[in-house]
Amino acid sequence: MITFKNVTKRYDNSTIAVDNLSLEAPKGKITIFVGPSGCGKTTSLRMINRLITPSSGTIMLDGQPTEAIDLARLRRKIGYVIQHAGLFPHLTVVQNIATTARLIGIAKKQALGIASELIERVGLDRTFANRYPWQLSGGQQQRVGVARALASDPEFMLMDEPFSAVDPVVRHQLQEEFLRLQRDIGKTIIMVTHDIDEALKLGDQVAVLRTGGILAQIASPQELLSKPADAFVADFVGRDRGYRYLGFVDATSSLAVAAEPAAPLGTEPSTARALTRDRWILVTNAAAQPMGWVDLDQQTGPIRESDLNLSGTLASQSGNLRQVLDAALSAPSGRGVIVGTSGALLGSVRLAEIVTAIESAKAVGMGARS
Ligand SMILES: Nc1ncnc2c1ncn2[C@@H]1O[C@H](COP(=O)(O)OP(=O)(O)OP(=O)(O)O)[C@@H](O)[C@H]1O
Repeated sequence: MITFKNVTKRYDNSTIAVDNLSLEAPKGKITIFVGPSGCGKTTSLRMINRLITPSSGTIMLDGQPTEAIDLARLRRKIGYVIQHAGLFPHLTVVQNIATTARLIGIAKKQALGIASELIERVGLDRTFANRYPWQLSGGQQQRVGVARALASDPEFMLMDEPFSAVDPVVRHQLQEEFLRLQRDIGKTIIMVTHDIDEALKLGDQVAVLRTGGILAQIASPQELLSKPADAFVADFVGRDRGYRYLGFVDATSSLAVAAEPAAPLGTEPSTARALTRDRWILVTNAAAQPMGWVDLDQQTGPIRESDLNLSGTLASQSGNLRQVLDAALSAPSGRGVIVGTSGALLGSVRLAEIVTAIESAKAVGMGARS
């Protein structure tokens, strides 16, 4: 656990960057610092590994004040990932990653072995091992940065805007991979971002800071969305917070999935019409995975791929209400298609049922007037 106790940082020019900050980042969880530019996020992070010295207050690692820990030992306990990765340009990928393992005294050969394994762990191909940083894309460099921080197997990880230097698609991939990795490694992580969507997606808890380094609220993503502490947090969390809250409500427990008729490509319209009373029929491939919808009112010949309406999104069996709602809203039939882990069709849920589930989720989760 990382604990901030009444931590203040006043720079020489008398700027108060962090003002009396007290919070706990629990063991094995991801805590996010988020807030507008200049609100003291980076300063707070860098005080943990003593790159910046607090003016007053105490930061503790598992109850031990950081100022009482030998600096080299402190830095070995804490992995550090920064924007643009900060890789050593003259070292190859595998050598870059191995540096932190070497720092904790692991022999060169073993360190390179650890580094090779980590390359794959962060979603890169082993063939990248002998490339130099300049031969990698921004997203690949960030992965190497994460692998380098992990190579010393630190108990704690500090991450300063680790995914912000890449385009939105790569960013999404990196976030997903990072969540998968964290499920395996369970590190105690504090991450800084200015992006509230990233904070809500990745954080077990999110600390919203306001200008002047004042903690406005620290809470789970669900709570920030449903019970913002004040107008600043409500505004920062964003306009569509009611809709986004649904992303945190498990759909499987509240919705009954009904059987959805499906036809393979090549089906004659008359055969398809016998399968359903609706105008729209779902088309699946040989692995029973949904491909798209066909309008039987328009269909004249056997169903071909070019006849498919591809507008519908799919919700997974373990998905949330936001995904199911989106699946129903985007499908021309108005039925949200649910698939299993292999992507095969499980059935569908009607919009009206989803709305009922939303109503009960709202009554329970938001506790609006309770
Ligand atoms: N070395 C310094 N000397 C004086 N003031 C500083 C110094 N470093 C940061 N500041 C000021 O402290 C405040 C907090 O800065 P910090 O970098 O922690 O904010 P941040 O929330 O990480 O911002 P951003 O999202 O823009 O990176 C800002 O007003 C900044 O100008």
